[in-house]
Amino acid sequence: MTGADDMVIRIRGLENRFGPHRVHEGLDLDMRRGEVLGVVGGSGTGKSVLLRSIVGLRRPNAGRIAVFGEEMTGIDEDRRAALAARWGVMFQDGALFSSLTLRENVEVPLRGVAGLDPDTRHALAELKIAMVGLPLDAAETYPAELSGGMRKRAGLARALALDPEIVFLDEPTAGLDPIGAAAFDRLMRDLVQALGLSVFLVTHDLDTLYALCDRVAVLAERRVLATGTLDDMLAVEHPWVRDYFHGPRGRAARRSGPAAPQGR
Ligand SMILES: Nc1ncnc2c1ncn2[C@@H]1O[C@H](COP(=O)(O)OP(=O)(O)OP(=O)(O)O)[C@@H](O)[C@H]1O
Repeated sequence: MTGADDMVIRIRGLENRFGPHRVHEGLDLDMRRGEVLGVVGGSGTGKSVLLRSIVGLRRPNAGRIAVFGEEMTGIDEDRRAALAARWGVMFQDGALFSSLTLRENVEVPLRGVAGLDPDTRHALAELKIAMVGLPLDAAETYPAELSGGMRKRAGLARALALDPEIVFLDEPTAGLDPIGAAAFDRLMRDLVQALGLSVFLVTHDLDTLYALCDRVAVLAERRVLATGTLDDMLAVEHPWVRDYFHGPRGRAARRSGPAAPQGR
């Protein structure tokens, strides 16, 4: 049975506004420990704003967000930093520092860990770089020298630097060719299985959803309109959900994608 302790993220009544523009209103969402939750929705429905609200990069206008059972609203900075060390974020463009090498980028989160000497930091960064399938000689290159796919992997290596329990991925396969995107999906699947990660995955990519997700949350009409397995989504009577999952791309992804890895 799923109890409150199994929830790594719990959101109630979330509201986000930009001036008169209401992006979220009365948004509720739960994410369970160990699951890969795909967050989908039309452009501008507030997927990135939701992610940024959870990781504390945006203060919501109202509502409650608890991560690992701790209320994020009004939390003091030390406590927030301690919680933030238990998650990693991979932003859409990798968000790497252009003046740092790949290894130095991965070392950034490790610099906050007390008692880690430079040699250990260096070795840990190399380990994460290897874990995401990048060659070690890429470690000393700068982001501009890497391909888009390699930059994505570098962003993932940095997100994994602190051995997080939750990884937030914002459009991880956007801009990759289909072969690169499929390779990224396989890498994520292996890492999820090997490391027991919980993954909050914002994506438009149906192939990625079918390759990775245990559950999907659909954002529409300023809230989470539906949650469930990919099979559940096929029965949702909402125009956007129907078009998305029953459209030609949805049908193709369903045919070619592996069965969702349920019940981890
Ligand atoms: N800093 C900001 N100032 C004003 N409006 C913002 C800001 N950030 C986001 N918005 C607005 O909030 C809405 C949701 O944006 P968000 O980037 O979360 O959408 P999204 O669902 O991730 O879209 P996409 O799929 O296109 O990436 C958009 O209308 C956007 O213009």
